[in-house]
Amino acid sequence: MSLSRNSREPDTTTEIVHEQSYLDLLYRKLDTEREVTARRRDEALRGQAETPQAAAERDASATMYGERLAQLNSVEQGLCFGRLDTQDGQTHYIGRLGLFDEDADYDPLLLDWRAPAARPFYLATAASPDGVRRRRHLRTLSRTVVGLDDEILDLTAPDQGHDLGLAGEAALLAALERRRTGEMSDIVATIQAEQDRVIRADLGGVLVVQGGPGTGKTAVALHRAAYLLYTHRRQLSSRGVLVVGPTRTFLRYIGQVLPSLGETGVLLATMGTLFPGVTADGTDSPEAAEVKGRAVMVDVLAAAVRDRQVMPDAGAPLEIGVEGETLRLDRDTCARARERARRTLRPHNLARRVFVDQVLDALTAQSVARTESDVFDGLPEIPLSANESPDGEVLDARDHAAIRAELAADPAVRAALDELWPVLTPRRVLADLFGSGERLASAAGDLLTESERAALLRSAGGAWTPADVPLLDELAELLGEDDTEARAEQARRQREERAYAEGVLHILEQDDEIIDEEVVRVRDILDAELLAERQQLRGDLTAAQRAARDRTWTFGHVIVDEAQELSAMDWRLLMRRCPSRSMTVVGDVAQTGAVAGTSAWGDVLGPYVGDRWRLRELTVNYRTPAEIMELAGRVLAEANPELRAPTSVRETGTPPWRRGVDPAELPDRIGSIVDDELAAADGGTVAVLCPAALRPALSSAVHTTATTSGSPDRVSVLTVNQAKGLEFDAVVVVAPEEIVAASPRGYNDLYVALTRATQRLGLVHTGPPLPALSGAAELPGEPVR
Ligand SMILES: Nc1ncnc2c1ncn2[C@@H]1O[C@H](COP(=O)(O)OP(=O)(O)OP(=O)(O)O)[C@@H](O)[C@H]1O
Repeated sequence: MSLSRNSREPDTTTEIVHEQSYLDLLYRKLDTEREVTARRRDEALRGQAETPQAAAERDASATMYGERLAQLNSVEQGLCFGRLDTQDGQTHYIGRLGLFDEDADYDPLLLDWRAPAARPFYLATAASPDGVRRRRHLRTLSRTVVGLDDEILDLTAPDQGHDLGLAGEAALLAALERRRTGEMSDIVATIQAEQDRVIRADLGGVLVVQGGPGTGKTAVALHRAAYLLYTHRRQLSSRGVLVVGPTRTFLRYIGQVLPSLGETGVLLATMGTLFPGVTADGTDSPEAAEVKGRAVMVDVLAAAVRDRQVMPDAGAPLEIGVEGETLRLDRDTCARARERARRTLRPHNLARRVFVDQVLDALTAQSVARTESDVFDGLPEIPLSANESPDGEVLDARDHAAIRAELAADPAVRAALDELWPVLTPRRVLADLFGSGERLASAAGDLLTESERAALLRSAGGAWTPADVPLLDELAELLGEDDTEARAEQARRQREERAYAEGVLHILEQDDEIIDEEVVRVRDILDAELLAERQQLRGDLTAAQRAARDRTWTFGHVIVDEAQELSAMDWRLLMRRCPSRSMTVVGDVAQTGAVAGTSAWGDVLGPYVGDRWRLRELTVNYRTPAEIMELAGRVLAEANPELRAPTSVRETGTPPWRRGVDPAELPDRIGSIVDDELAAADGGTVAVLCPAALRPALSSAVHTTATTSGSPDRVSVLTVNQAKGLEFDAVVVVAPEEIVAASPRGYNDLYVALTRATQRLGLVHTGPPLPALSGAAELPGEPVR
């Protein structure tokens, strides 16, 4: 059953007047809190500190007040959105954060939506009212109450409940019918019971949230992050929370949700950004992406690293010229050194020290023997004295050490060591491996076929791709990080910060001189060292920001959206970032587009947590109207007959349309199609979703039209992959038959495309229409080819 508007407005304006006066009180309270917090932060910033510990405490206070102020500022819009009246006569207001009355024993004036006492607002139903008599949604515009929606939770009241068990229908419907802006909004006022249970699930372990398109998985994932940070702040704020999304466009789309909920301790990232210093903006062929994502790449990379630990050929020792002498390293000596180094089980760059030691020992022995024989060379036989043995050494331990040190510093010896056991970076190993058919053949052995290896070959200097990132991460583990460079970089940054601080003090002092001779000089209370330190503290405000720069950072909780797209190698990287395995995995196996992606959660999680993961399902589609979901359901049946599409919460009365267009005419025709949709969407957003090959031509045609009609910001032309997780008021899917043909998961891709629409869907086919889409209404006068 779908939702129809069922708002029951209170009959008098008295209620609104009453609520307005309460809202005024809340905003007065908010304003006061802001002033007090800003004052305390400023006092903390000005505070003198005699000891480093006092300085650290002062800085921590300043940071805390700063964060609280940001939070107080973020809740300006929609501060209070709900009210609960309980059967025992109490009233609670629910809002974006908690406000308390200091003068009345800290009675709550406003309950934070995440507080346990606020929970019945989301869970109570007429059948199970949980002590609630009435749930009220307040509609506000800035600081003004503009409307109310009441629900009396009483089974005898008319129009209560229906088979979807929705809470706050009228407010929900109003939220769902709002035109899309290109930025996701929070759903804090209208979270539904099945969503609430996911948001408030326990922190520990892996929680999988499986749900069809539009069931609010992304919204729920973000609200869960906010809930966890509120409930487990101490545990999570130092390690931070990581949210992984499919594309940068998607991250921009969701970017405002957490700040609007007052949370900043979350790092939003795509898989492609999780190796600091690498920009993965290249694109792989589907085959290359699939091969790179396979778990077997772990063995291929380990072999590629081993291949870099080279030995001289048997019978052809490496000759090293040192000060006119030739030292020789034969295969056996090198093999023994390699064996010793490998047996340490240390990563390549760290095991190198053992290899180098062994080789230097061997070279030193050779050099010593040579020197000793040289000492006597050409000298007449000198008889031994009574206490000398004929095998006695001429050079003592100190001489040996000196020879060894000279050898270690000798450029020829170093070059030989670099050849045999080079210091390696992940980028160098991967670039060399994918740049050479020979290296690939050696490392992959029987693990990959010839054509799979060929798919991995890339031209020198080519861009990194998102599928390379987990491989680089794996290599970083196999190689071990030599942190000499990082330490030098840190020292350099400290020097820079000190220089900057000196500059700041200089400017402030000039101000002091201009303003007042009598005031305390800034240098009297702050020296450059301290200011530099504070700069650093403030520069690295949140755990999320520090985590973004540090590959080895481990997070307190990891949330993965569109998780069905992740490959086995992606999962390895994420598990490394989350050793506690406190994770929320959000996705839909029916929407898997990547060939390396998943069709069963147990398959990807099993290697890490066995069967110790919990599954929650979301079943109601809040985005896509029933008319469109009916068509999408047929496409899903082609892709995965065993899966069921979620139930739409609403109908629009507008069925999807279809029309055939000659491929040659497509760029000319798409303009007027988009024009029609822009008009029908009435200020909303329009997306043209098409196969990658058509995108450039369609983009330029659509851009011209949209610019002419003055709405370029409302129109996008995207591939299905780029549209993952996004939504638009009107969607036009071009060449659906090509989308289906382009990939083994083509019907899944088409399912994703159809379910991006919140209001209208059109299909433009350039060949015979797919039978699954024949339910769409053929536009009059437009023959379908
Ligand atoms: N309880 C709710 N109240 C209001 N709006 C909601 C609610 N739940 C979901 N929505 C809205 O429904 C739309 C779909 O939500 P979301 O993008 O989170 O779904 P999804 O399951 O991640 O979809 P997909 O898998 O297709 O990307 C969004 O506009 C979201 O704001």
